[in-house]
Amino acid sequence: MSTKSKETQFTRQEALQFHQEGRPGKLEIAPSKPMSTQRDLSLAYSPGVAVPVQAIAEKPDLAYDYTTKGNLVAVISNGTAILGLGNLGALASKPVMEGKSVLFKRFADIDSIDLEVDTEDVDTFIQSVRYLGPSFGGINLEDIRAPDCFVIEQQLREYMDIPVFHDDQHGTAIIAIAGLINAMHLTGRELKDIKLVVNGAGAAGIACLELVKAMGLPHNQAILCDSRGVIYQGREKGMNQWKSAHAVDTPARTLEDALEGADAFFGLSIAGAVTQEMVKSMADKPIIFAMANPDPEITPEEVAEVCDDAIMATGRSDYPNQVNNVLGFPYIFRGALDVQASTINDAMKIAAAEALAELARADVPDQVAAAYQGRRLRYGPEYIIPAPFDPRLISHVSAAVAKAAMDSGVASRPIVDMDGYKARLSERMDPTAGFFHMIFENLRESPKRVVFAEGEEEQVVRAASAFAEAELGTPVLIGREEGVREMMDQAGIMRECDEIEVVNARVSEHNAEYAEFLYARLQRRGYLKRDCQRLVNTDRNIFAACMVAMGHADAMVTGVTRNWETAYQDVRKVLDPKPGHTPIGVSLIQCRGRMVLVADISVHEMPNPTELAYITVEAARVARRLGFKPRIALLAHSTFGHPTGERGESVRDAVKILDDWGVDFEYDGEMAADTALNRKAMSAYPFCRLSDTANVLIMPAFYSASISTKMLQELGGSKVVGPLIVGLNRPVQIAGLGATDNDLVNFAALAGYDVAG
Ligand SMILES: NC(=O)C1=CN([C@@H]2O[C@H](COP(=O)(O)OP(=O)(O)OC[C@H]3O[C@@H](n4cnc5c(N)ncnc54)[C@H](OP(=O)(O)O)[C@@H]3O)[C@@H](O)[C@H]2O)C=CC1
Ligand SMILES: CC(=O)C(=O)O
Ligand SMILES: [Mg+2]
Repeated sequence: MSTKSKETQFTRQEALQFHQEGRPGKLEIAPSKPMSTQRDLSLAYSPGVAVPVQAIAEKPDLAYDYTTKGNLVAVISNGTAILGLGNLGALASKPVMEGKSVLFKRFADIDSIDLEVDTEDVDTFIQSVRYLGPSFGGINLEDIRAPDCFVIEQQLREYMDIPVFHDDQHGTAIIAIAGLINAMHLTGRELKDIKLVVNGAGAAGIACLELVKAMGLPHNQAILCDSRGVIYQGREKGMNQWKSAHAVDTPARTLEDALEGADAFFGLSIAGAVTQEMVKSMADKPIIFAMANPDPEITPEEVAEVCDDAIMATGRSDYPNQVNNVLGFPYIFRGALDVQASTINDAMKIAAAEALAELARADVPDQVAAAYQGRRLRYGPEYIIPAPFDPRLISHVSAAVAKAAMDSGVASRPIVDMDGYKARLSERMDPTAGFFHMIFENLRESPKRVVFAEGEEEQVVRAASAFAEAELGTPVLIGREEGVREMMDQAGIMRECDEIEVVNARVSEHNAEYAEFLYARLQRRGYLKRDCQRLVNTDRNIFAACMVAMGHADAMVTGVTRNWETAYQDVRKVLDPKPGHTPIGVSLIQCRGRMVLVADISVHEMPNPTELAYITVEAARVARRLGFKPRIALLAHSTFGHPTGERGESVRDAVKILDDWGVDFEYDGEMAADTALNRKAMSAYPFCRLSDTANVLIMPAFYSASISTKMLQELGGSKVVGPLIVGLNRPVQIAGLGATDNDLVNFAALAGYDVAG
């Protein structure tokens, strides 16, 4: 299987490692209620649980109030049409189904579980699923081959009183139609006039054709093809009732015949089904959606070689115009669940398609543009459909779907305040979303030379390889050539020498220059020339830092072989603070869809009020550089003077200093962590100057920063990235002992991006 594109982002081995690392797979289930005391148990389980049981027995609708049902979707497959890979069985479909489940969570905050049903028998499948209704708010059928999927979906819709939606049919159709609406708009076409060819008469192909006809395409202007060619009137072989419904009277017999003069092509078949010759025979400004996954019917590069005015889309995330059902199913279910819709009907599908098309035509806000740096995100041939990381999708599409459900009479719990609903939808959006994506895209646009100081460590070699593979820049490994190559062999990395540079400090042409540079810095700090020469020869952190100091590399990453403080002191021998900046350590904490920055976590042990004010200014810069509008809380054990204490006073003084400086960001303090992070707790202080809960926390000392961050990581399940060093004159990041190759890639990217700006 090929996964190569112009922006290939991973190797086969990395894909396997991604799935294996840590807890195998991509999902876990976490309790949403405390389970720590006897009382908790009594409430959650017997005897307390009996109360909601009885309530639901009396009034079934209450299941939506007392259980997960209303926000839980099952992703169900039997693996008979996994992506475009074919029938590989129920078990093999599990990675895809887990993936769909996490996408539900990631993009629409819907809890989801994958269920793989090990049968190819249609009736057994239906009987296995039909009784699961009480557990779920919706059923998302996935990767079930045609025509079985049509029968399965239709019957389950009849049996079940919750939305049953075959994603490959309707999800795909909705996105493809959204793209088509805009592609026609850009090429001056109207649906009633175009000639469309759909290749693939399976779940996706037939659903796309049905929806496009429902929106106005005349029957005889669409030609449907399958593996045997055109589905024409009178054809007998390989037919079924769903294909027959779209048979047309045409002399065309092959895809090649059908594409002659065609305005638009939908590929929902297999990789490589379309040739350049076929593209050449299409009408001017052809619309080509090659949607087979993971590899399209024809690649954008192949189309570009023979046609310069095509509007091209694929199902992949690494090309412009990703027509993939990920843009649909999370938001369609979000809207359907929120109004407790009994079904997902055509009105809701069309509303979703129109909302998606409309969103692509709207101005792209900076936040979204930042996440896709390097791509043209202005409505046009390379941007006909919103990008998956667009945070506006949830409020725009789900609200349109909910409204259509209400208007078409299938909503049991209509929404009264639509604007309020849209605002709540946006709040559901994980603010961490797109964070690393934004940084990676930025680096792809402007790749950097990043020096990995500990070049002979296995995870470092792997990280360097991944960094190069992801086209983030050129990794430079400090180490002996033979040591690095040995480690590459051991790690199974087959990488060309020109993609990863290896620099041996001892024999480097810059060795003497670096020793001179270091001596000039350290001669009055007790270092002899020979000490400096030895440091450059033998200390890889020193050598790597010299490389960045002298402009021979853009950024540096280290820290897997030495503790943080030692690595930091090594670096500080070579690098100074950036003029006007204060070096600090900042950690990013991601937890339950929130992301906060914590500073200073590693440099100032017990900052005085002025230092606290400088830390705040530096942290505000980082927040902005990472795309946040800073709302900074200066934390203490006390809140606005109560209870009294020396540290609280220092923090209050820091706030006064910031007042005097007239800084241009929101800050306030001193306040306790709960006041800073909890809207209700904050509302007890109506004079508080923060417009909402804080997204940057300035700690009164680095002890509290370090202790609270580590506790959150260990006990609270938070993901912590950091500490990141900011404020040095050249970008350096220290990943920390125990960092994995993935961590190192992230730190290298953060260094390359230069979080301090
Ligand atoms: N981008 C997206 O969001 C989505 C993309 N897809 C992709 O669409 C493709 C089909 O998926 P799905 O509909 O679920 O699968 P199905 O198994 O239901 O249908 C596959 C169809 O492809 C046809 N086919 C196979 N080989 C060829 C060929 N060489 N030329 C023409 N037609 C061919 C089959 O023909 P026959 O009937 O003769 O066997 C069948 O009609 C997959 O690649 C899948 O990844 C699917 C859903 C979403
Ligand atoms: C995207 C998807 O659902 C598929 O290719 O099957
Ligand atoms: Mg699918």
